[in-house]
Amino acid sequence: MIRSGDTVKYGEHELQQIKFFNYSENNKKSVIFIHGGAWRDPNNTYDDFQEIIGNILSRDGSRANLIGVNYRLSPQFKHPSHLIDVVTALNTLNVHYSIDNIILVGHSVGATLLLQLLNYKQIIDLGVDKSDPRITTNPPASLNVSLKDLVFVDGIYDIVDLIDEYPGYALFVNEAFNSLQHYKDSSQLSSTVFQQNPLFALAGETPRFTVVQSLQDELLSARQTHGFVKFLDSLGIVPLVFFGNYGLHEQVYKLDQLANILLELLNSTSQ
Ligand SMILES: N[C@@H](CC(=O)c1ccccc1NC=O)C(=O)O
Repeated sequence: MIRSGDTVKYGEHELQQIKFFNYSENNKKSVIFIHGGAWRDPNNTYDDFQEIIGNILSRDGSRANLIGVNYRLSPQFKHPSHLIDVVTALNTLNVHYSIDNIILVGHSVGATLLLQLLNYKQIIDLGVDKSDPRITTNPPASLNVSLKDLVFVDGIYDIVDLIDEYPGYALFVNEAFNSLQHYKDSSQLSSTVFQQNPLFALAGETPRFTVVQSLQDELLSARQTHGFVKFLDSLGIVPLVFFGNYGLHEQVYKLDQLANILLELLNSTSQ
């Protein structure tokens, strides 16, 4: 029996862990948070969302499950290990805890992982380097959750363009990926594989897209988000877009403005 505050493991590694900040089997909706940290920073964990979760709970958000997911980090583990972990965690939540009707929130590379989720099979298959023992080669069978809402917060969506804007970021990109081709093929925005028909491969109806970008983010300008919105537009997807003074890169996921957006989504999703 899961109680609020409990953590469960979805794999052998210590970071393959899920935290139930708030949980009741009567809750119909779930908000699941995926942290950032450039695929490598151990200071970024599901506890990044402690503040915003407290905020949501203090404003009648307790009717929703509020869950955080940790995942294995680079350089020990390379792409697509992070994505395999997120898919495995979501499947664990669905199969063992009947979690469905999900609002998924990703910050920074957590937003990268949300986008990759939409074509996770192809991206895992393209990314698995059979010769690299650090990459687990047992990709999950299928992603059997219904994603109602995807909330992208100050995300990275096109790593090729990121390096063009911030050459110094190659330092952490090269810890998570083996080559240019490896990170080129990790995103629908930069891979030629998806150019033809980057249709999202998830079963069921297309989730609602919400894209948030702080104009005070000192690590990522709005260029990534503009490119992402343009890409969605090219697919006929019109996201809810929020540009505003939402604080620095490591503040945006703590602030009231994001809590307000999530509460709006919670109150508007169908049962
Ligand atoms: N604290 C991270 C840096 C980081 O998280 C980051 C830096 C620039 C742009 C995006 C970042 N994070 C994305 O998840 C590190 O030390 O690698």
